[in-house]
Amino acid sequence: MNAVEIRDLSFKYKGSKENILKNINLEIKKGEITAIVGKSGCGKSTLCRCICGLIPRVYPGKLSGDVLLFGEHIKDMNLAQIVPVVGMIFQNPSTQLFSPTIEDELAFGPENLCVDREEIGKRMNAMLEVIHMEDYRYENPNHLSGGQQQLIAIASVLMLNPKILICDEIMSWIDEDGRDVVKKVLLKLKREGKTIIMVDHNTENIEIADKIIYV
Ligand SMILES: Nc1ncnc2c1ncn2[C@@H]1O[C@H](COP(=O)(O)OP(=O)(O)OP(=O)(O)O)[C@@H](O)[C@H]1O
Repeated sequence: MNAVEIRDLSFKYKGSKENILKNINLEIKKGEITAIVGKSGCGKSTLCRCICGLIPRVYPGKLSGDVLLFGEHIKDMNLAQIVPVVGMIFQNPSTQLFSPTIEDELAFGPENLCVDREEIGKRMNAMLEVIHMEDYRYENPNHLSGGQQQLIAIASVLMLNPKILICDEIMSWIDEDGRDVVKKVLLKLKREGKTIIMVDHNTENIEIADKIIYV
């Protein structure tokens, strides 16, 4: 089954002259790691924003074509329906972390969706185990390395339990050791059934991908 299907997708940001995306068609299989590769400025982040619904909800513009998540048109889904399906992690982890402790950071998303405390506790224990950071629960995210911060950013998105994880150049701010840890975590998540989309141009990072899509 396709986790994502894009049909004839075009997009122009409000105020810009040209289409950034032009008639894109692609399919992303459930349970696979798919790398999206293309030259700088070709619209990879824009494509990710369409897949997670930030376009056109947060970034207005002229959108045509279709994005389907597990067969359902994203334009027919509201935010509460999108969040459990797709989550996105960005390049710079420090822009995504704002709580005084890792525990607060991980609880923030599900608390806002009114997930009950017991369930939040269960997810948090599982997440900290996945990223091997059980001992950091009460640490301040600002005191962590770039790699550790990115793991916390991944975990905080996964606390919402999305089926699809979009990683937009998430290795850019991490050193080599950190990248190896993040790659292992992504492979582990794939084994657990997640569909992972990674935008990256480093060949060493995309070696974990099952498929590479050039845009
Ligand atoms: N919010 C926005 N409003 C207007 N134009 C934008 C906006 N965001 C991006 N763009 C433009 O859209 C084009 C594609 O940008 P995008 O970030 O999607 O490309 P990218 O392939 O991810 O680039 P990179 O590899 O450098 O991160 C660029 O010309 C960029 O300036």
